Amino acid sequence: MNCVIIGIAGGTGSGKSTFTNRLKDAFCDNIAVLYHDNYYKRQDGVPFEERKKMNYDHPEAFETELLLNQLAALRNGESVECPIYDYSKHNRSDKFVKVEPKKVILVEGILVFADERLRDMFDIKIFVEADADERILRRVIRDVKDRGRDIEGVVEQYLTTVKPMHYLYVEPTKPLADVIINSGMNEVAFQLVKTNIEKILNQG
Ligand SMILES: Nc1ncnc2c1ncn2[C@@H]1O[C@H](COP(=O)(O)OP(=O)(O)O)[C@@H](O)[C@H]1O
Ligand SMILES: O=c1ccn([C@@H]2O[C@H](COP(=O)(O)O)[C@@H](O)[C@H]2O)c(=O)[nH]1
Repeated sequence: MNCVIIGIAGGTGSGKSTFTNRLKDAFCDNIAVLYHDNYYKRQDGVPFEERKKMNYDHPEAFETELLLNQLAALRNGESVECPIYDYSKHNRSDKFVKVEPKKVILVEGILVFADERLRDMFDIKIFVEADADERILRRVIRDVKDRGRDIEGVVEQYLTTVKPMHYLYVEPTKPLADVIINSGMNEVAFQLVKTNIEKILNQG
């Protein structure tokens, strides 16, 4: 299948999911969306207290091979069963979501440009940018409200793994992007990307 794969990267709290989900809402079932976070490795044998302390911001935390295989299958016109991650359990859930092949596929995640094999699959690479203080403030609120965390835990995790990994693995991928956009709620950037996707979808 002739399709266009768009990678959307950026630090935690930058607004990647906000931007991606706005596009998903705009195009509904006409595009496919995959989230790298759903491909965090299964950790069934690791006790919860241990899982809480693990480094989720290193490329090795992900089963990227599965994402690569599923992207290749979608490109071949086959549907795939994507895993669904449960942040409150720090583990993959037992649920799956069926994703059908589409002409435009979005792939979102902090480290989607860090893996060369994945990066090479993207026709368009977008990096969502936001200042570190804004990102951590947003993350504190989101993780407490939506991901079952407490403030002390979010701060501890940010200082021990999230921040150092961001500067080691996420930030260095910014220059690899085709487009750097200023926040997930940037209306001009949203309209530019939306118009481009409309053009791709309308091509015969
Ligand atoms: N420009 C913005 N201004 C204020 N809040 C924002 C903005 N962008 C995103 N948020 C909020 O910040 C939190 C993190 O955004 P999210 O899109 O989940 O970031 P990411 O996927 O990059 O981690 C969410 O609760 C979201 O609603
Ligand atoms: O079990 C987990 C898995 C991931 N995380 C954190 O999630 C973010 C990535 O998601 P964003 O939506 O881009 O913020 C990453 O920084 C991990 O630290 C987690 O805390 N627990």
